[in-house]
Amino acid sequence: MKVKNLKIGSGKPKIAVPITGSTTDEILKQLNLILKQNDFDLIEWRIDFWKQFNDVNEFNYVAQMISEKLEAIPLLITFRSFNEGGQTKLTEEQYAKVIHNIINCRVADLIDIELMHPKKLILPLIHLAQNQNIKVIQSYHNFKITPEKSEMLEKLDQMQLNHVDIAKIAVMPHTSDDILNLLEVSNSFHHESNLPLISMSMGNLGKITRVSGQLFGSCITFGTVGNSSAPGQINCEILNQFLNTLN
Ligand SMILES: O=C1C[C@@](O)(C(=O)O)C[C@@H](O)[C@@H]1O
Repeated sequence: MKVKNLKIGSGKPKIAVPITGSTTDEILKQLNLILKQNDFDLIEWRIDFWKQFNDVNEFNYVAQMISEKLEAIPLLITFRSFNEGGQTKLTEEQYAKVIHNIINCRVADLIDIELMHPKKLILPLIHLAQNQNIKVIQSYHNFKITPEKSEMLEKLDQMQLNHVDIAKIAVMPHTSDDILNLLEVSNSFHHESNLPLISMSMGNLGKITRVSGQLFGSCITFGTVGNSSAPGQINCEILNQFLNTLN
């Protein structure tokens, strides 16, 4: 799959760096810092960290500014719900409205739409995004445990049935078996499905899954410049060295 000039889904996993600023000023400072680096491929703007995500005018203004600075670098915009590890609690309708605003601002190349919301709310949003040439990443997060393999595969199968562009699963391991389970699910989904996959075990224990995507079928890995957006993320320069070594 190509997003702008970036080929996702083959070769080395691509590195996404999250922006986690809570004010516009922090966001722009973080962006400038990230742009001084060479070791990443795309930016994820986590708008649930930002106090003004609900202000449509400010959102359009900041999104436009970010997009102008990024030029050829793809932009993923994500609102992560509180129940899936995000910063802010919203009702289903509010979540749908935020996703709508992201699609309407027309600067996102990719958007994250969570699997956990009612189908009748998210299916039209998936279609709307895709009609506007925005690639849809459908995601499932579990910050407490690593579910059974069958349950993880079922989540990925649901994403496939929703005809999204990329499936994504992030779970919390407590044992090395949890990590093997996540890797086994990734590996088998990668071999059996054409849908590109992003997968990771979070936390310190899960770090190995953030560097092994090329082997087990995860096409994007999240690395940091400064603040992280989830436990276990590795600094993007170090991450890139790992990926190059394993390539
Ligand atoms: O979903 C993901 C993956 C992630 O949770 C991680 O574990 O790296 C970090 C989030 O910013 C991103 O939206």
